[in-house]
Amino acid sequence: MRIICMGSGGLGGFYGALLASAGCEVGFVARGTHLGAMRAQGLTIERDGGRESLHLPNPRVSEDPADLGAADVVIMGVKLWDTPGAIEAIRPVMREGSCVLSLQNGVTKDDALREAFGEDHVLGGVAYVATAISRPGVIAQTGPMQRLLLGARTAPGQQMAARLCEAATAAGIDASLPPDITVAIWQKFVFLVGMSSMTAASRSTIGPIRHTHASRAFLAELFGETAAVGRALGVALPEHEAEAAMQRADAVSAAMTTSMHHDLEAGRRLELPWLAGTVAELGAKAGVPTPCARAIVAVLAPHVEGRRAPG
Ligand SMILES: NC(=O)C1=CN([C@@H]2O[C@H](COP(=O)(O)OP(=O)(O)OC[C@H]3O[C@@H](n4cnc5c(N)ncnc54)[C@H](OP(=O)(O)O)[C@@H]3O)[C@@H](O)[C@H]2O)C=CC1
Ligand SMILES: CC(C)(CO)C(=O)C(=O)O
Repeated sequence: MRIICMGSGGLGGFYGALLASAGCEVGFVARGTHLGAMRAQGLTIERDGGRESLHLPNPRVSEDPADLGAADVVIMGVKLWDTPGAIEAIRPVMREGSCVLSLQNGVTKDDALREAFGEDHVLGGVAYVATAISRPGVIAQTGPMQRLLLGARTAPGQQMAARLCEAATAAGIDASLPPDITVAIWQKFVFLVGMSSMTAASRSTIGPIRHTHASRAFLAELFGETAAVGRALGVALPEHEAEAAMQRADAVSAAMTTSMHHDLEAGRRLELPWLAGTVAELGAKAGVPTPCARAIVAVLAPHVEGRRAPG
């Protein structure tokens, strides 16, 4: 299977490396120092605190997807603000049967892909994994989780999702095809909006948040608001989705945090507009009150573009 990772950071580089190690023909699109390091030293995935690693000595890597030939599947692995540029960049590698799979976070991530390539060419996907570029050419995974949910809204897409699921399983990824990928995308959204909002706004890992009465109650309200917005938009979320999200938050390690919290601490740009920001926006359209999501948007607004010069 020919796969191109559009963006080879925490997400694209990780899944791409695993798929390449299992025999898929993977091309990696990267830029800057990460691209230079991948060319010079290859791509390394470090797991279990560096005790285990996977090394691709000569990955096929380029700044331009067109150099990497045609793809069966393009994995969209750039941050959400980079999607418009990435769409234009991958046009030359898309063929009649090609599909693009966004494993980015959020529930609006596939809209621009459908507009650009058409419904038959868009797979739905959810990634439960915690990875980041730890230094150029090296991606570190925190914890063992590497779950991938795949699907599509049309028959050709569903066939490609099944092929990719098979390849991912062969690569040791915990991959599956849920009955409704839209519901699966929203289920992660419900969980992630609460988790990312609270860990970033309180600059804390989940442990103290879930054990402090007021912050736990706010987290529960965020789960509830997000699920209510999804239901108002016609997504068939289970009745107790908010409670299920809290159970998941109770089950993770107390030291767990989210990529948005990491981005905030590092002074990087935030994906807030695609997370709590989207809940507030969609809630306003659907007539669902979202006071907690709106509060998070206001609290984090000064940081959304990353660290600015003083003043
Ligand atoms: N990492 C994770 O554990 C998870 C991430 N996600 C989601 O996946 C998405 C990607 O996140 P993540 O992988 O962590 O982000 P990273 O910043 O680690 O990786 C994105 C990479 O893509 C590069 N990039 C962006 N645009 C281009 C371009 N036009 N050409 C070449 N390279 C490009 C970036 O370069 P540069 O740094 O120069 O911008 C960066 O190296 C986000 O939406 C995130 O929410 C979802 C689940 C888990
Ligand atoms: C919560 C987590 C780690 C799950 O994959 C995530 O997606 C994120 O922090 O962005």
